Amino acid sequence: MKEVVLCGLFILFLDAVLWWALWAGLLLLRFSGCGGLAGVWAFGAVKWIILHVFTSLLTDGKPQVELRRLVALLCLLTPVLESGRMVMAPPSGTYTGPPPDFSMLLLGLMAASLACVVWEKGLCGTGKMTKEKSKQDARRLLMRVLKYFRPDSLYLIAAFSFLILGVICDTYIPLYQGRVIDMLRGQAFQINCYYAVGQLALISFGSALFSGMRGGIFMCALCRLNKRLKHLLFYSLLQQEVQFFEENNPGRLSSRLHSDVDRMGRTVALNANVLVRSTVKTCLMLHVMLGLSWNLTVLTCLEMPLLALIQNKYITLSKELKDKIQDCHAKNKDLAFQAVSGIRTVHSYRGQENELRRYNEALDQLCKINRQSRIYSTVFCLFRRMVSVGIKILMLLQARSLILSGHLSIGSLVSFFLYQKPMSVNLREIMYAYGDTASTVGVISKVFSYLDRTPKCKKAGVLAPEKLQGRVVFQNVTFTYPSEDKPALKSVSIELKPGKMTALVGPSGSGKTSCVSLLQRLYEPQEGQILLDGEPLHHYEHKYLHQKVALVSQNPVLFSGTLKYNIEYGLKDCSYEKLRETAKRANADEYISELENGYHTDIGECGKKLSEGQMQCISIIRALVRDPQVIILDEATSKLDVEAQHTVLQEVLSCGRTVLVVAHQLKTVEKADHIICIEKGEVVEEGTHQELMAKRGRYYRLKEELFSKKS
Ligand SMILES: Nc1ncnc2c1ncn2[C@@H]1O[C@H](COP(=O)(O)OP(=O)(O)OP(=O)(O)O)[C@@H](O)[C@H]1O
Repeated sequence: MKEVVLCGLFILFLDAVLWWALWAGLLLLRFSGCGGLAGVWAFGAVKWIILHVFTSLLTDGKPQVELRRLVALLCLLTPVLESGRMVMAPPSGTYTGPPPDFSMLLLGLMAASLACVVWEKGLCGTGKMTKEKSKQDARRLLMRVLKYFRPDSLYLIAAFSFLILGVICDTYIPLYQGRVIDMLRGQAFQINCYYAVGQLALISFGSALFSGMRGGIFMCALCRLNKRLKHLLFYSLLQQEVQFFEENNPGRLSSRLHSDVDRMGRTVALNANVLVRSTVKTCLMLHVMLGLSWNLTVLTCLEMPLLALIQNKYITLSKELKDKIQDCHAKNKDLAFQAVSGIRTVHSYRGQENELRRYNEALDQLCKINRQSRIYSTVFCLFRRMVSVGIKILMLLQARSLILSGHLSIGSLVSFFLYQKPMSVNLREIMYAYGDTASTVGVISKVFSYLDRTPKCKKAGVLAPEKLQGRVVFQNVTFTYPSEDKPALKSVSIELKPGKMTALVGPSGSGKTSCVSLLQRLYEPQEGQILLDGEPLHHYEHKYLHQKVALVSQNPVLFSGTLKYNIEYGLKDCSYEKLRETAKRANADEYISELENGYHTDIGECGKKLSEGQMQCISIIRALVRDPQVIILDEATSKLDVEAQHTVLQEVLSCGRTVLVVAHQLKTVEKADHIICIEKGEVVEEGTHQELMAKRGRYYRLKEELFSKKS
């Protein structure tokens, strides 16, 4: 690095020497200039060759890319600037080339070095590869967001057209204001004055109208984009396997779905808006400013790379913090949601203090990160102001020398400063929009990572036989939860026969629920397979399987809505008659009909308006209405009265169904045709109740441990 800096300094020195040589030569040969624009370009080309050879000599023929860029910049800077000046503000007399001016030479060398430093350090310097890669990623992500706007192309075309029209009107308002002021001074006829006022009114009206239209249409497009993205994201989330929801907590997912998608669309759309508006304005203003003084314009433009350098650093630092803040917000939401939704448990265990402490800790964490973010923003603001003030001082010094040399009038200087402020604002807006978009990249990439995620489960097959016996066979099934090391089930082989009730018995954590989850295809076993009528479960069509294999759990999950909605949940063609018929069989039609709105009664959030027994009853009807062939009861009748329990079990066992009961009560176990004892993930004993009791083995002892108190 030191070597490059040293070579760079030598190159700058040689460049200055070459300029002095040129000016000395012109003076000695009594030439008034270096031959116009062609001469400037020719000198640039000659200088390039000399500096290139010099750089090669300094670096043993292998000049670093940074040095080559510096040489190119030094040689092109003056010809490009002079050409620009000729186009924007052609001189009144014959153009002879840049005058021998030491301050301008110094300014040129400084500008070139600064641009190189900004480029190398800020834009493609240290950690080039990673930065370049992350930039490419960011670009790819932004392009992808823009692609989602495709269905709204017409809206966007209209919005951007109104935007450009609005900007043009905005830019011309001061011009017409000036004209009206001139008219007011009585320099024109009355009619001309009215005409100018009319023009000003028209252009102001146009500006307001176009700006309003632009804002409205942008908002409209944004709403449509948000709707589309939220739909897609929700769809993608619903496809994920159960493990995904265990790894990503619901608060975070819901935050991604709502605030992050909103932020993503808003940032991209609004920043595109700002970028286009400010760029058009900047170009128009630059045109006028170059006409007034190109030297001062160069100084004004110097502010931008410097600010970009500081902004770049700020973005890198704040991006990480913004991600952390998002996560903290999601965590806070999650904690509050958990406490409020589980308020009964919180009250009954007097957990208020505990919940408050946890919430407070999360708030503290958020506060800490926010404080850090504020510090960064203050330091950034300070540096930005310092750069602006420094540039202003330089401009005043330069303006003084220009006025003294007669190259600039006081009036032009005032006009220049009047343009300079909005110009800086525009440049700042452009950089802010860039920075803001860059800092949203983290959010965008997270949303897209969920959108692109492929569920880690086997694809469902197409089997959907009309007749299903319901014979279930676990063949040497070994299963470990993805987050665990120890297997929950070890080489389990069991059979569930049609028309029979099988009870799974075992101490807590023995693997009963794991068997049920595998049968429901919520997870996939690592070894062995589960067969339904001789076919592996994943060969069956997803919807068919979940219709034919139904689970009724001890704590059923019901959704807000009516009883009808909850019973026919997920079914497309369930008639009202069938629904009532099933409810009758489950002994529930009578009490449902007595409700004010019958089956259309709203059951409140998550069925809070129902008793626990009623909730169990509804979930049993929900399972039965699907005509399942295999039914899993995870202590599903524990909250029902004895008569209702009997009716439900009778109903469940009818039609030759295969019934698997995860038993917690002795009376349920005793009713089973077959009992499977499971312990530490292994089947330890199986048979009928009588057989196992006579054997006096594991089941006998387990029965004593598990059911003696309950029964
Ligand atoms: N989602 C999960 N992620 C990781 N490990 C789990 C998960 N669910 C259960 N386990 C572990 O798997 C083992 C078997 O649990 P399982 O829930 O199948 O037992 P169980 O017999 O149904 O218990 P209980 O009668 O208390 O419901 C236990 O060691 C448990 O800690």
